[in-house]
Amino acid sequence: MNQPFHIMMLGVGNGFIKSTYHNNALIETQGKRYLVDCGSLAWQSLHDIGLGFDDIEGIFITHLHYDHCGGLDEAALYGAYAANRRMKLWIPEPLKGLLWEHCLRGTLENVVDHKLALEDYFDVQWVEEGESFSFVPQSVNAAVPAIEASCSSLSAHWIQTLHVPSKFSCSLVLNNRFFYSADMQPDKELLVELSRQGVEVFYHETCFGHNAVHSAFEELCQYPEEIRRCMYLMHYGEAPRDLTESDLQGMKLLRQHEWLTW
Ligand SMILES: O=c1ccn([C@@H]2O[C@H](COP(=O)(O)O)[C@@H](O)[C@H]2O)c(=O)[nH]1
Repeated sequence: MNQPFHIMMLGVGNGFIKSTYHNNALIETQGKRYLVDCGSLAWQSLHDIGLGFDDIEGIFITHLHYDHCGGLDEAALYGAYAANRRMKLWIPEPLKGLLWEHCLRGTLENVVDHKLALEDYFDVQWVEEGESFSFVPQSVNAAVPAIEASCSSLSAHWIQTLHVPSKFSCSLVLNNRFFYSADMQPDKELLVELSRQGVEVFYHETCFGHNAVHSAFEELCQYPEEIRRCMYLMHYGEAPRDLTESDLQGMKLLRQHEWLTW
């Protein structure tokens, strides 16, 4: 049996809004904490709730926009020069090379200190699409036999989803029953198929108003009712003031810094 886990949105905003920060999540399982995405406001959001680098075991990155990976520079430098720890990173294989060359190298390359690659700052695990990996505390791993450790872990795998055409982006599935869209355009067929496969909870991005690279709320309202009832919305920033519960059509709005358990 997979472990239940706690999840809190560090922000429910898009890349521009300041009041509700970025669409990143904090996950806690067996007393250890992990990030799904680490945007440029992630460390501020963690600081707001009394947490910091030392409280985070590892980070999964869905795509290379600053509101999803812009906090990695800070994690790298803090890990190297303040905490003396390389943060665990799970990165989708298609981002190999890109994350360092296109995002981080300009800030982090340090020839004098022999820091020339992503691995000089992070404990990196490259993950293929569909490959199962575990958010498992190291101590739990070491203390129990492998078979028990795998049963008590929080299992994860990623699937490619469409956000900005021509740029890689993915969503995350936890314990084969929880879907986390990250940023994506609407894909009703995918959600219907995941529901058929046993996914029971959908954390889904949205925006109020049309947006070419996101899932407009109006589009999500067209999804089957049995899916909508399982949908928890994020990335919306600030909901319209006059939005009522019946407008939500069974969907729920996630709130920043609120824990839920699944
Ligand atoms: O390729 C792109 C990237 C971004 N946008 C617009 O920018 C805002 C903020 O982006 P986030 O993905 O929320 O960080 C988004 O709402 C889009 O309007 C875009 O159009 N194309």
